[in-house]
Amino acid sequence: MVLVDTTIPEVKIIEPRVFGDDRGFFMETYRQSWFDEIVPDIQFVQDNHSKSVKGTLRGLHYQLKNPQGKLVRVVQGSVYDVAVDVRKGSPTFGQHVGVLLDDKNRRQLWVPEGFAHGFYVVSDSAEFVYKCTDYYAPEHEHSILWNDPDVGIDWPLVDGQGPLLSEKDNAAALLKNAKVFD
Ligand SMILES: Cc1cn([C@H]2C[C@H](O)[C@@H](COP(=O)(O)OP(=O)(O)O[C@H]3O[C@H](C)C(=O)[C@H](O)[C@H]3O)O2)c(=O)[nH]c1=O
Repeated sequence: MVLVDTTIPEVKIIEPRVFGDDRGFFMETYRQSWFDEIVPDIQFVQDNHSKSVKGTLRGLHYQLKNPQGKLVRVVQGSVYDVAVDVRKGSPTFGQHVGVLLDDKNRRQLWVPEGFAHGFYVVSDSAEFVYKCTDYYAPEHEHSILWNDPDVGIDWPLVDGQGPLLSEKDNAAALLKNAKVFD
């Protein structure tokens, strides 16, 4: 695999080695040793898998307690994936990384603890799988509004329509009002 830097030092794109042949393809999707150079001694404890229809936007979520680092990828379809720095003391606070993850580039994104995460589905549907460094703790979950002008994410909205959001995401906070990491 090849580790690719982004505009935020802690957020990394992982370009996999994909071995294609006349049967199809093979790729390694995770090695503990990959993270030795990113976050030594990291431990993933939960895997997630979601499927979403075109135009769905899930996010921008983070857990203030039990913060989750996430290694995310798309197994079917195409999404615009975003990580927002919500660490108050960070020089890149409020900045974001956005990257297209799909079943062609087979890229992964490493979203560290301290970041809000979300994605928007640009294909007819998308299946999204990811590893987390801590367990789901809804009582500690917070959300930032997907179109917060202070964050300024240029989501590739399809057909110029607004995204399909959960009630929770529709009611998310603006970053300036949100509880963030000290
Ligand atoms: C996240 C999660 C959810 N659930 C249950 C709770 C709800 O009954 C149902 C849907 O949950 P929610 O609407 O929060 O799912 P997403 O909107 O995909 O949430 C995720 O969205 C963005 C992309 C993230 O990065 C987070 O991993 C996560 O917040 O699954 C669980 O049982 N375990 C879990 O880890």
